[in-house]
Amino acid sequence: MGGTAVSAGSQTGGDLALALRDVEKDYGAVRVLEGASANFEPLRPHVIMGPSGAGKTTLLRLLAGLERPDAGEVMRGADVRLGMTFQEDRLCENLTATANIRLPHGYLPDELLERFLAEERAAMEACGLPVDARPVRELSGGQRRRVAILRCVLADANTLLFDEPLKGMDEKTVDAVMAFVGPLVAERTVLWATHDERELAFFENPVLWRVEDGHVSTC
Ligand SMILES: Nc1ncnc2c1ncn2[C@@H]1O[C@H](COP(=O)(O)OP(=O)(O)OP(=O)(O)O)[C@@H](O)[C@H]1O
Repeated sequence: MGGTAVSAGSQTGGDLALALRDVEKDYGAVRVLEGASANFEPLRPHVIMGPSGAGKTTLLRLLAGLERPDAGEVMRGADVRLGMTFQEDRLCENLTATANIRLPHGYLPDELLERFLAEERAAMEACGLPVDARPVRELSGGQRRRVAILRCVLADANTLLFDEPLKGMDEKTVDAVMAFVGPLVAERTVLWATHDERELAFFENPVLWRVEDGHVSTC
């Protein structure tokens, strides 16, 4: 592992993507993680499974810096740029799908904006999303999930955290989304929490992790 661990949520140099060392995380009286250690190798897909309530979301939130560990260290490589999808869509309800997907980019000068809009339109069509002027509050649940996924994969991020991204989508839509998303995430570090073992097949050479009884381990 490259880099030097400094403190919880610290950034380190070298080839480290994301890692935990001896992490403990409690919510009140509920101990979620206890002495959890893991090194998520960069530029690989990591599929994270485990029973409901075992701590998969908590693990992703710790790695993203959205939660702090009660003990131990969470480490991120200095060059890590994070993107994330949450179990909830977390969209701006009054904006269109395209405006939501473009959000992480902020201001883009004309030439870049034009290129991005073309890329975005192609992505939406590939995933079966209508390109129109409706605010996302008028979209279906499955359409909203796809907007959240595209916002994540089209962001300028090299490390992507997905929390049950395909939940609630029908099989045909999942196939279309993954046919588009698979190649896009192949060159990045991916952490993918799911309850569905079939999703392993979407990745080449994935590392399978299990979160259970406070620990994070490879299977
Ligand atoms: N903000 C919070 N406040 C209190 N307890 C929480 C909070 N977030 C999570 N928990 C508790 O922490 C435990 C782990 O929750 P978490 O959402 O990480 O599990 P999970 O493995 O992602 O579950 P699922 O597969 O059902 O999404 C659960 O017991 C949950 O009730």
